[in-house]
Amino acid sequence: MPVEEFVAGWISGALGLVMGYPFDTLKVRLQTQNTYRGITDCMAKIYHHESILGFFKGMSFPIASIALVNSILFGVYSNTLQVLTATSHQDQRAQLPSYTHIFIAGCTGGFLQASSVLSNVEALPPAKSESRVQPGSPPPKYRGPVHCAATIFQEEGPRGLFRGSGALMLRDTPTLGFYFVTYEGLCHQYTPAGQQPSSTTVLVAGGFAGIASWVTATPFDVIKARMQMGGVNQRAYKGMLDCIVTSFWQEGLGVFFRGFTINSARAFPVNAVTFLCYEYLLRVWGYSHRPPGCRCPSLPLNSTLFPASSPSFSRSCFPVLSWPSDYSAASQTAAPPSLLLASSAEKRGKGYAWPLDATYYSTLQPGFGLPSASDFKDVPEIEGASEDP
Ligand SMILES: C[N+](C)(C)CCCC[C@H](N)C(=O)O
Repeated sequence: MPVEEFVAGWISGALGLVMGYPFDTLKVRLQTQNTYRGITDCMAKIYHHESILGFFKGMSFPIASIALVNSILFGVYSNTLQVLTATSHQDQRAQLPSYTHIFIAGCTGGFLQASSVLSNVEALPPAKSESRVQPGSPPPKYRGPVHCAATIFQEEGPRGLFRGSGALMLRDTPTLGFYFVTYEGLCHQYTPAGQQPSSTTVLVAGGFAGIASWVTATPFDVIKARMQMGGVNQRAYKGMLDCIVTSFWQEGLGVFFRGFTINSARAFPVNAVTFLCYEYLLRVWGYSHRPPGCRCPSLPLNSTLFPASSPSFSRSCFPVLSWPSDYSAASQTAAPPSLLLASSAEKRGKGYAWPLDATYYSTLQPGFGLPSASDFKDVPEIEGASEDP
């Protein structure tokens, strides 16, 4: 199972969190307290009473836990998709998997991330929403997320920590399906066949993916926040249905869209940054085998021509092709580049790991003939070549 996606998900999640934390603080307060007149009023009050730090209250714990939760999401998503489509991450670029597969993989990731207790604890709003707005009000009950989780655990046992988890699952499962469908769809739409999406495309697609998933998630987000708070104005709900019905009767339909604007405003930068970082890391780690600008088709990695037992190749070592320095997108269609097998350390530096496949050769080099394992016996192994999953 490839672990790169888990690690990339971890780091990109942490970065996204820092981006989005002030928005989160505002959102939770708006959703669970009735003392604010709107976003600007809430911002002004937080700033006035707690300074800029008020927006980042309690961030140390989520930075670790969100990162972990995001790592589950991306790792599970990507591995599920590989299982469903039997193609690797980079080949999915050449051949977009079906939207049904993307949706199922996204839902699986969403479901598993939501089932981790961490994601519930991380999302516990009491820690974030303790308000010191009223002068002379009693000191906050919780000193931070860890203290908040520990107190809830002591008072109510483990069940307390899972309060709102049903709503959390309903919130995250389908909406993370939409998340990846939007992302992959937009990337595919704006990327020429066979190329990697540009940074701008990734940023925009990631931003809109975030918005798409938050727009659909907001009603359940409100319910989850309220259930985790144990009710607004000290009124605890008997269950999810009770929470929905009571909130609706007391405050109208609009209550389910509280935090909608702020969710969307937050979702764009957070997810743009998350996806950019994720894609970037996977590329830096040599996860993408295609040379920049290459439009060549590719086959699933395991369609390698070389049996794993071949003397020079293991499944984790692909032959290296060196690409002419003037190799550009234009020249690819006109005249196929001569693909030289790197056979020296000097070429090795410029080479790219590239899984040779039959389609590739027959499309670009008619009559070239398929190389046999013996053609590669002098090819050195390259360091940092990516691993065949
Ligand atoms: C499914 N739902 C919309 C709730 C969450 C989407 C998570 C994406 C990202 N970690 C973020 O915090 O925006």
